[in-house]
Amino acid sequence: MKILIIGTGYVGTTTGLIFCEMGHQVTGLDLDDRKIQALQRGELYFFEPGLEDLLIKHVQSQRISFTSNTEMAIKSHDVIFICVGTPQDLDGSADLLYVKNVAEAIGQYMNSYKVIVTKSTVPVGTAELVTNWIKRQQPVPIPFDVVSNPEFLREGSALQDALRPDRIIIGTESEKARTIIKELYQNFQCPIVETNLKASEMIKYAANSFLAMKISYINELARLCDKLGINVNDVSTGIGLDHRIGPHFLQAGMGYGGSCFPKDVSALLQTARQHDSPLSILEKVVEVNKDQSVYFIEKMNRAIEGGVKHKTIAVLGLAFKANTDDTRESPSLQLIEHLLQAQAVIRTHDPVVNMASKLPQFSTIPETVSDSDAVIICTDWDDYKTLDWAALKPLMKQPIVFDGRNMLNRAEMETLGFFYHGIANY
Ligand SMILES: NC(=O)c1ccc[n+]([C@@H]2O[C@H](COP(=O)([O-])OP(=O)(O)OC[C@H]3O[C@@H](n4cnc5c(N)ncnc54)[C@H](O)[C@@H]3O)[C@@H](O)[C@H]2O)c1
Ligand SMILES: O=c1ccn([C@@H]2O[C@H](COP(=O)(O)OP(=O)(O)O[C@H]3O[C@H](CO)[C@@H](O)[C@H](O)[C@H]3O)[C@@H](O)[C@H]2O)c(=O)[nH]1
Repeated sequence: MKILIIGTGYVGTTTGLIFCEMGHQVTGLDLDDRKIQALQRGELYFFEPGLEDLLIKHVQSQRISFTSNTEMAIKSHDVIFICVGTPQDLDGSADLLYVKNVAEAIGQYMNSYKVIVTKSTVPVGTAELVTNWIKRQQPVPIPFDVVSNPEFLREGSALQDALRPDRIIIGTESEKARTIIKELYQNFQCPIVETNLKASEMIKYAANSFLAMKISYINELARLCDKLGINVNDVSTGIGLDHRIGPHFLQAGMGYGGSCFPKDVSALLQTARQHDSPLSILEKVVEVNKDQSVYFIEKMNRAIEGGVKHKTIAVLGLAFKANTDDTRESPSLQLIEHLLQAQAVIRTHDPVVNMASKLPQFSTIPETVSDSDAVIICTDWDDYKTLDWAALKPLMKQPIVFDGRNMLNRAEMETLGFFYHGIANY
């Protein structure tokens, strides 16, 4: 089948390449010409493990091609996936401007029956809006169907997640469109949940919010564990082995970040408020997440004599998690902001992210930690798990390490003479 992917970001590019793997012909459309040219050369312009090899393979075999010609692309494809961004608007809801622009372009240029599939994360009711936006732009009425098919991949493991999803959700009111989309996914070995548009849209928000809730739960519990001298990692293991709870998303840390959880939880809360049906648990999830950086800063102020003011702090990790170059809503950047407000002096490092134009950033870890009063591990990069702390210690002004990801072994660090502070990591 010939598929058009609109928006060649993390989701659009991954989705397009996965469909190539499944034997389909794919075109990627983006407004950003630089992205299109890079992708067409087989160059992934963002960092995502394993994806560039697949891109090269399918560009060379001409199974995928890229264009910025919206009219031609829409006219020549009958199945169109919308994969554009849906960032957070000022009031906390999802900003649908990019989706609206795409829907209007589809309405304007469509010349035959099309199936329009929303893969972007969009609030309940968006499919109806998309339908209206398309209809309003059509010069003459041409039939089309709308499908909601949310994406569940994670950055850093996008390829594996998209190749082997836990489930595929297909929400539509049209049997014809359902059959077409099911056929696209026929080689996937996972349950397919067939539902209507609104339920499908809700499933995406409910899933992300539930996962965010698990993280806030363990983080708040970690604060109590810290007071009681309990190792929260043991608690996570102990509860996670109960199959009703499950081991995932119980890693205490610096709070969740990234391009999805913060904005999606916020958008669901807005939907709840608009319908006068509060989601009070979720309100708390957000509050706990915000408080996690405050808890961390307080920990630092207690542990460093005289607090962080005028102290040199080496921050290891800028990405919101390992294996991505994405810094959107990164807990690391939030912490840096707090530290700068408190007049700390910052030195930063990240193996992939480059923010040297905005922050003092060093390419090696020894350079980064030199003359620092404390080191903070903010991102769970593997590189930081195996550092030679004995060699780094003499470079530092004070041997203080804050482990925002509970990656290090307290006993080993203390044996080396460090003052170690994790998140209830005993
Ligand atoms: N990033 C993730 O891990 C992830 C996972 C699941 C779902 N999602 C959701 O998927 C959507 C896309 O996320 P992303 O991270 O890939 O976004 P992104 O910002 O990386 O990419 C979006 C792309 O859309 C392009 N675009 C915008 N308007 C366009 C238009 N009119 N025509 C053509 N291209 C246009 C932009 O240039 C950009 O390249 C969001 O709704 C997000 O919430 C993201
Ligand atoms: O036990 C955990 C797990 C995650 N995190 C943090 O939570 C955030 C989000 O992590 P993750 O979910 O792995 O990354 P995303 O790429 O944002 O993926 C989420 O958001 C995507 C966009 O909607 C969804 O598709 C995915 O299913 C969903 O996991 C990051 O800051 C992580 O460090 C923790 O603090 N503890």
